[in-house]
Amino acid sequence: MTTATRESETPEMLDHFQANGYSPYLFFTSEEWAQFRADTPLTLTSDELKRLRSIDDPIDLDEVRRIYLSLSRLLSAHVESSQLLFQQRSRFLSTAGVSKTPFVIGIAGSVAVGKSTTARILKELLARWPSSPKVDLVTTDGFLYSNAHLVRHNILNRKGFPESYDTGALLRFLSAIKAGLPNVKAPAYSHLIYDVLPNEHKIIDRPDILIFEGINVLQSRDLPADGKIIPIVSDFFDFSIYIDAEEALIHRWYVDRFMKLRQTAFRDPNSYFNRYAAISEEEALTIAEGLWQNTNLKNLRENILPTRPRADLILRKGDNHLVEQVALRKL
Ligand SMILES: Nc1ncnc2c1ncn2[C@@H]1O[C@H](COP(=O)(O)OP(=O)(O)O)[C@@H](O)[C@H]1O
Ligand SMILES: CC(C)(COP(=O)(O)O)[C@@H](O)C(=O)NCCC(=O)O
Repeated sequence: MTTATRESETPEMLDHFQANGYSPYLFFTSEEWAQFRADTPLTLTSDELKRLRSIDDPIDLDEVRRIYLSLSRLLSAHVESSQLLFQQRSRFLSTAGVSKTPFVIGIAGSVAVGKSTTARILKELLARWPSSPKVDLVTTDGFLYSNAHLVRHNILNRKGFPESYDTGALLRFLSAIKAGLPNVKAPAYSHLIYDVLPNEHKIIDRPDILIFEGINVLQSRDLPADGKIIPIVSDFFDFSIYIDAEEALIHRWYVDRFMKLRQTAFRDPNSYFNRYAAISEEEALTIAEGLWQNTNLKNLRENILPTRPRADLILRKGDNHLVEQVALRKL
């Protein structure tokens, strides 16, 4: 039987809460967390995992077993409870014909922290639970304004900051999903061309679970002067996850990935970053450092990390992208 780690043993995660002298989270080491998988079988193969992980993420099947099986078991318990609640409410309200709405999971965290890998692995694992055969994944980059718009407003260097997203479109999308509408369109983004794809979209047709991933998914907005209450993205979430790591590690992962992409994606003549494939290593490092310091780190400090205390679950990664600590909000 595992017990939650004592708060005094987890100083780095507690900095937000110590001021109040209490924490709304239970903390677990990865070993403690791993035991919650119980008898959940590992059905993912190493070939499937290779397909799911991002270029810079060394995740292996041991990590899936240690961290993601327990997580998928916990999430599927939440999904089943919400389906049961839906049935009970339908009986209570005599609304038998109303179809259930998707269970929405938000995944937040810095650029380069590994959100995409986590989201894709969870999608695969959750789809193997009988209660949720249909799982869809949408990333918030599709809701970025086009580069043309960002240039026109002189904010191309603010890509990823709150003002670079069409928040209205994002909220309309989630409202439609949560209203249980069929065939909702999610806009698309290409990291290759570094821009939205205006003529492409993904159709989301009443999945059991929608995973919604992006740096901004736990953000709120300033209240408008007229005092009108506007919904925020996380109002539509049934569960939220924040992927966390020390700033210095994410910095290294960002720069290492940039240097790796130079050998791969940037070589494609269609890549927005194609010019960085040809420059010297030293020059490329300077560019990567600049993008990190002036855009992504700034955004992490100002807009992303402050949302961490809103998450239901925090996965804290250490060196090599391995999760070292898990914090789960007390119900
Ligand atoms: N310039 C790029 N060219 C091609 N792929 C990229 C580029 N930048 C990021 N990616 C890929 O896009 C995905 C999302 O990256 P990012 O938004 O930094 O989030 P995270 O690393 O948390 O998943 C990752 O799979 C990453 O490898
Ligand atoms: C597109 C991103 C903002 C990530 O967006 P997300 O999918 O989290 O909504 C990020 O990958 C990005 O392009 N940042 C701008 C600076 C840079 O080129 O790294």
